[in-house]
Amino acid sequence: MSYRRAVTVVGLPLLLATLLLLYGVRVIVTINVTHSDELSRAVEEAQCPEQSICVPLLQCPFVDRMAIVEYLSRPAVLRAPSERRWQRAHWRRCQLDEDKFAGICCNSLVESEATIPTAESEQEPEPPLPHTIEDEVLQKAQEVAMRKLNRLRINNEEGLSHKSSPAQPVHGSPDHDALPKAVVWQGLHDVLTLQALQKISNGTAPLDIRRSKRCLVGPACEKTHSRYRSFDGRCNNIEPGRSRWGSVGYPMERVLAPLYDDGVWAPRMKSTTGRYLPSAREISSTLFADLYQPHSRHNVLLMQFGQFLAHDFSRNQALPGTRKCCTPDGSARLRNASFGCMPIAVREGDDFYSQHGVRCLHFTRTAIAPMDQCDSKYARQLSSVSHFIDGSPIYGNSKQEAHELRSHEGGRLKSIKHRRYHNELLPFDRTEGSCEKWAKMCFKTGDVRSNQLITLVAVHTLFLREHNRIAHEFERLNPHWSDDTIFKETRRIVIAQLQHIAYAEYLPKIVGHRLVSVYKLHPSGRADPGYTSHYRPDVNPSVSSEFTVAAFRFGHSTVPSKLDLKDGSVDTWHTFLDPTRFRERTFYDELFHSMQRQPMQTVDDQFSTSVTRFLDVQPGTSHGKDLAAINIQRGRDHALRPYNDYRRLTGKPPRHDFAEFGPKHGPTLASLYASVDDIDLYVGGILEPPLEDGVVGETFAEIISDQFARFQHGDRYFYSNGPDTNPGHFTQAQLREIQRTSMASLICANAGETHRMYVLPDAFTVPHDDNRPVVCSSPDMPRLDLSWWKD
Ligand code: HEM
Ligand SMILES: [Ca+2]
Repeated sequence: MSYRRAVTVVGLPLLLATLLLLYGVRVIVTINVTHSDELSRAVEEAQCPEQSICVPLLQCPFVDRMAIVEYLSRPAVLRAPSERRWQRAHWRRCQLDEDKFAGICCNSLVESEATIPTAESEQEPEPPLPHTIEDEVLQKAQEVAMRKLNRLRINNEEGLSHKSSPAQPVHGSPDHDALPKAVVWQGLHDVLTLQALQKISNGTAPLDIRRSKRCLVGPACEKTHSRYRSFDGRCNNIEPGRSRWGSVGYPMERVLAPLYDDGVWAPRMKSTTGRYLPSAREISSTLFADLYQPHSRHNVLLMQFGQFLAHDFSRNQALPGTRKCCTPDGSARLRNASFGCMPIAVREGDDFYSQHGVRCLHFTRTAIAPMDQCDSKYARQLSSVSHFIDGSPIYGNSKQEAHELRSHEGGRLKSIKHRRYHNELLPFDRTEGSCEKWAKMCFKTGDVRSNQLITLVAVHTLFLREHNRIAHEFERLNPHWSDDTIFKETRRIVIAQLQHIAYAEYLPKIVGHRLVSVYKLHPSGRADPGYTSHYRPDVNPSVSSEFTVAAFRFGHSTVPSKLDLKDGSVDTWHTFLDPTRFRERTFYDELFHSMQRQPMQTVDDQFSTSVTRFLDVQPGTSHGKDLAAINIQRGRDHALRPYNDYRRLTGKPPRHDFAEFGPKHGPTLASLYASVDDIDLYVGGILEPPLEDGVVGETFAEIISDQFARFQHGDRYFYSNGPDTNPGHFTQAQLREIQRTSMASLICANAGETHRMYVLPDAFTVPHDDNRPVVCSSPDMPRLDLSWWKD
């Protein structure tokens, strides 16, 4: 099928032509629906009407995906003729690839143009609305919200200053503060108002909190052609109304509309049968165990790079005022716990916590983004880091954070140098609570989570060293460059290397090669210069709740129970928040050596007790939290829809029966859930068998691929974008140089003792015949030739 032939492009502006070209290539995009009666009929409807293109449903934001998923959830025989008419009028299936896969005709060109907010809509205040009964209802709702908020504020012992009153809309954060508290309070105020509106009017009042303020579409960008990306992710997209996409504090996206119990923010707690869902801990303790299941190909470094990436694109901001949800001994829920608490219930006979008398595990709900979007109808969660893969764990999420991390000499980042160490270490962090009390070393980076795990500290150290190594060379190469120029140019290169490793080495191992080509995730263009031309201003790069709360947390199942260190193995949780061993002279090199050799764990029903029992162990206790249970609970906090809806969305047949989960999991799931349509996305996704050449199962793989496509196609500064889109593009020679970079070459360039350090050419894969250790001083090891940057 040739879509390109089917579409008349004559007379369309250049932008449309580019989009069509992109979409034209997308005919290879596929979704597997071989078992689905619904979508296999796609073959009959192979062609799309003019100005629409065939893409996976997941990648078409211009249709009502939720309505389609709901339509697909009803057996065809039960559909009324009116429903079928609706289907014919609103969406059309199409054939994507050979006769195997089906997609949807996506009418993006017409609809995206129609929905782009214009510059005028930003400047022109909305006309005042006539005073109606609705205004009074709204005022009442706001008062209810304010009272609730004040109670929380007292609990939190944090005042809302006059300036940051939540009744005033917050337009965003000044550049010196990555996520001001006022934004969090504003979001809370908005959602409480919406909930109160819903309650007071018994659901009859229109859910519209905009009446009290303008519908904000984001500030205009002053510097639209800056050579360097901002720290907080703003103005990556310069289209009016999209300047905040992917920036700090921008709400998480939804792949599918949430399933809040009240439609606004009440967590998803009920089964489709009306009963309560099983406790997240009960699911975790019944379904998940801790058995040694080494991955046959990939190593601990792959696991570790995954966590580093996760911290680059997402951080669920906790609600304020919710420090305590359970009694200090964990025996019960606190009677006066804040409404932001959503503690995890532990049953009496729990196989672990019962021996400690614990019946309640602390859990705080994620903060809500201010509802200054035009279409806010329900809560969307806040991320306090920039959503882009832009090295924010290295450089921080605001100009001010970066300022504090910089040494202001020779473009370098602050570091610790001592003859006792082979090479630099991260600067110390002396803030209380950053590490365990007994830790003798604790490091400061651009992300507050960097001391979580000792191997994570190693990856942070690697990127710090790489930055300072390049900066140092620039000082010699371009002595006329200022500290500022060296810093910015170096940051640009380090981010490019990070993106290159993420797309060229990491991602294909996670989702497999088929989805890499289906979702166009190749990091370099096939055209001569190597530039990519995937950038599309209508692609929103922001993380979706489904991705960050479920799919990308697959990594928690890959964490080994013990980490192999040079002098034996240690329980993983013993390395949490205590990186003291970095003061040993050879520790860094040896850690990279062992991370490459130790296999990570497979993605399945096995989770290390380091994360399911001993996460955040408090002094004086011998138990911690359960991360698998937290993931399930977090999914309900964000009101992710049940697993089957995401199967339908990705063109897979839903599970009709527990037995379809196999003899091991089917009966266990049936004993936990009242209906197969209740299964949490995290649970269903983690139990899927991994793709043949991937690490995760098919549903997580699609959600991850779609997100990484948006990280790339929605990032104007993506390192391989050429001069037509990227104001900070590299020359072709520079780009080639960056594309020679690999994780192995980075490790070598920054080892303590290069002549004694061995790496595996594919650093994310355990040694095998085609992946034999190479000494770093070998001439075969690629080195970044910075002479291409000589001014
Ligand atoms: C021992 C290793 C790890 C520990 C102790 C750990 C711990 C945590 C914790 C405590 C959270 C916050 C949970 C919540 O309150 O919702 C979290 C979130 C998350 N983790 Fe991990 N993690 C580890 C490894 C990984 C790996 C290997 C990956 C991916 C490959 C990963 C991906 C994520 C993601 C995507 C989030 C959500 C981030 C956010 O938005 O807050 N983690 N992890
Ligand atoms: Ca980021």
